[in-house]
Amino acid sequence: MPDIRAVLTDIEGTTSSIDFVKDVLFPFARQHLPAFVETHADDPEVQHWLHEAAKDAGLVEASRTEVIDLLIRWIDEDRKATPLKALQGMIWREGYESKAYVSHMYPEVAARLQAWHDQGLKLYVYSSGSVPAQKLMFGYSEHGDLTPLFSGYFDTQTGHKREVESYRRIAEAIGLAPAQVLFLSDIREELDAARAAGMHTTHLVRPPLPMADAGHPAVADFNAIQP
Ligand SMILES: CSCCC(=O)C(=O)COP(=O)(O)O
Ligand SMILES: [Mg+2]
Repeated sequence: MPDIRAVLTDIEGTTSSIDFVKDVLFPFARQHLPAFVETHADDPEVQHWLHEAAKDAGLVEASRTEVIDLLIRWIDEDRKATPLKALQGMIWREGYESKAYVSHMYPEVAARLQAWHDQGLKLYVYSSGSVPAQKLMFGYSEHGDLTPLFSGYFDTQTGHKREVESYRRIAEAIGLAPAQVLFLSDIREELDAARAAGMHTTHLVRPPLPMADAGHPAVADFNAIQP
């Protein structure tokens, strides 16, 4: 029997629906990004991420309008670029705080996270969304504030989700051997990378997607997982 001490979970397609991200969060960020950048132009953190976005795109001395256009294009392309994710998180905060939306969680997720927490497992998140965006997602969920259940959060500042080294870094950061961690995701390449690092893996195939064999144990929901 594997000695699992921690569950590391993806968000989009795993705890929460892709539709919520694509139909609610992304359009909100797209709509509010131009005004957000203009009104926060003096904020050093915003300036830093605008600069990083321009640098990633190879834009030299780009105007603010050019960087805004770039970021909107990245939203439309669902680019997992760290500067975009950081800025999206700041914009989404305004949506959560103004009650424009609450985050979607699949119906069994909150109860299973609570049960795993209560049985002594440590819970962690690893998402392409920024750590502040992850905390908002679990803090303003349909099932209330789930952040007390989590021991830590990781985003692309730790490394990209399809890279083996990212999972080694996460195991080291949480002080466990990779074999003591169960990683949950809907994306095969992420599961492959986690397994190559030595983690256990479970593939979430949320209905109505047909159950597919991606080479990892596959389940339709968290009720079928027994860490
Ligand atoms: C918590 S942020 C909202 C989702 C998001 O921006 C994203 O890129 C989700 O990526 P994931 O790695 O959770 O599939
Ligand atoms: Mg996902």
